[in-house]
Amino acid sequence: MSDARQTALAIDALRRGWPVALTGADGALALLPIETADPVRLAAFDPAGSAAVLLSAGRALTLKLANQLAAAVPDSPVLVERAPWLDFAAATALADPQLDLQTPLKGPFRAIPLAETDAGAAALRLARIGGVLPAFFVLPGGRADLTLSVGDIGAHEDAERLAIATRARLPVHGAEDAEIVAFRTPEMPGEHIALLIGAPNGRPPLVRLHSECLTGDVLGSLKCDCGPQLDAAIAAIQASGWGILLYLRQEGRGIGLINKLRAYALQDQGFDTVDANTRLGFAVDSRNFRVAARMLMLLAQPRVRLLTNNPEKVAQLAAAGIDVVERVPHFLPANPHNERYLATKRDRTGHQL
Ligand SMILES: Nc1nc2c(ncn2[C@@H]2O[C@H](COP(=O)(O)OP(=O)(O)OP(=O)(O)O)[C@@H](O)[C@H]2O)c(=O)[nH]1
Ligand SMILES: [Zn+2]
Repeated sequence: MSDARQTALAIDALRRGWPVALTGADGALALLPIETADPVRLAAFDPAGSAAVLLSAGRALTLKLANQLAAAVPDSPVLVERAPWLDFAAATALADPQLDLQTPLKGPFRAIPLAETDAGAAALRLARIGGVLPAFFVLPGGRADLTLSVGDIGAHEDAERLAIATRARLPVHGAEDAEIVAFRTPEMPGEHIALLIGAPNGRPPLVRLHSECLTGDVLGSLKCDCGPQLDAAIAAIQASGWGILLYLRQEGRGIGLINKLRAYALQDQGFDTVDANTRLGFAVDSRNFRVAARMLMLLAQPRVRLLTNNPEKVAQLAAAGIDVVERVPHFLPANPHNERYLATKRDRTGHQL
């Protein structure tokens, strides 16, 4: 039986720098998150000084530890052997790529085989959900005050547990005849929103899946195209007669605000949006659009016209049982600050611009 509550407790622990133990199909690991821990906690967690460091393959590639890796999938787990010089400060430098260009790394470091791959992969996933850097001190065996299983994390992210919580009329700029519908699961803190615009007219609705972008949606950031895309989506849906804007709480393509801002700091150093995610140790895109499919099903709209340049959204909705009868391009003009970002989306993440 998986217990989604354990994952909420584990996320809380990670953010406070407390250890957790994670059990997977091939063994258990005790984990201390490097970003939020400190040397005193490390000494308590690992009195013998034997804990290895768990990183993602993407981060290990950046650190030139890739030679020992079988799989170079960016978000797969890699273990770095404990060496006398791998103290808390050195581990922080392994965890956080923002200092790579300023601080020469100590070393040498060596990647070693990880027996508990299931728990290791789940640990990286847990870090992403919790919004912390995907890097841990690890001990085999899984002893800690708080324990959870890999299945608990799946239950925490289960889109099928999403339900409508409430709905109300909400006139918005550009669409006065609109209704807001709020969704939530018992587990995930972010509430997803649907904005229903206009009245059903027998045709499949024009639907936009908008992933949360605090910097673009609220602050008017020019680094991306999210703000203008949001406004233009509402205008396009209004003009089409009827449709639905899904506002999905997938900040930073699913890595959260803080990690997205770390990716921005790496972009300030010259890396593009794809390489910045990889250097941080995350997949290029961690979003899962099953949640959007579930929302459309709850709204009784299994056939849609989809406003997007991203073929992955079409594919994932289709895989989740939504009939995407048409893809409608959603391209906004570039500005000098987001030109490179848009070019990277076109050239490296398959956006059809
Ligand atoms: N990690 C990361 N996330 C970003 C970055 N810039 C924007 N985002 C996030 O990316 C999401 C928007 O995704 P986009 O790739 O711009 O567009 P899309 O939704 O995939 O595709 P379209 O439907 O064609 O617009 C939002 O969650 C933003 O917060 C970045 O540099 N790094
Ligand atoms: Zn944005």
